[in-house]
Amino acid sequence: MSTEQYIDLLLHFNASSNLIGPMDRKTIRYDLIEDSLKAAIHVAPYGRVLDVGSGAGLPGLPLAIAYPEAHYTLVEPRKKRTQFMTIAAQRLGLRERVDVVAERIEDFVQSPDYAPFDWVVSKAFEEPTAFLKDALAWTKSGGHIISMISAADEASLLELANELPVEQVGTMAYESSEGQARRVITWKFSS
Ligand SMILES: C[S@@+](CC[C@H](N)C(=O)[O-])C[C@H]1O[C@@H](n2cnc3c(N)ncnc32)[C@H](O)[C@@H]1O
Repeated sequence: MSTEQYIDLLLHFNASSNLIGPMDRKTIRYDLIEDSLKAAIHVAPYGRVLDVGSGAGLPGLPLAIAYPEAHYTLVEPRKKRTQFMTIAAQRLGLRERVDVVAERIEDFVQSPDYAPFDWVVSKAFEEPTAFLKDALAWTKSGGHIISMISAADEASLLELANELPVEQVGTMAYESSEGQARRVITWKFSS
């Protein structure tokens, strides 16, 4: 099980299902895999992890490969994407600790088995301020929320955070392969 095997699967299924748009291996490695792993820069995934709007498994599957001690729930309503994630989790030997949920998050959190998570992340799912507010409802008290955002959204997110029961654990600045300024901000939910 390795991120290179996951890239093989992405490239193979992308040819027929257009999961991630046209991308070569080098760009996938940098902008999808390494980018996903940056979510763990301040606090590594632990306990029960939620990735909302996972798409083709980003950032959840690279994290599940790199941090095997956690259990991952990947929520994504689109069928082609959940089918791909299910196949990828199987082929990568991750089935025991990765659940793929083919639902919208609003529906999933109404299900009887649902309980808040320890570590919650999403990438490109909703506006960063909306995600931070929503994620509070999906995170256990004392748990962590990871915002993966463009630098342009940082100021409004920090302003909102002043009004919410979160402490900033850390911020990391980096650039995408095309030079876009990006941030990973880790929050601790301190209700
Ligand atoms: C722009 S994609 C990002 C996918 C992936 N996180 C990535 O970074 O490549 C946003 C994803 O959120 C999913 N999504 C949209 N509404 C959703 C909802 N209500 N609950 C969960 N996922 C949702 C979409 O189907 C889509 O796959």
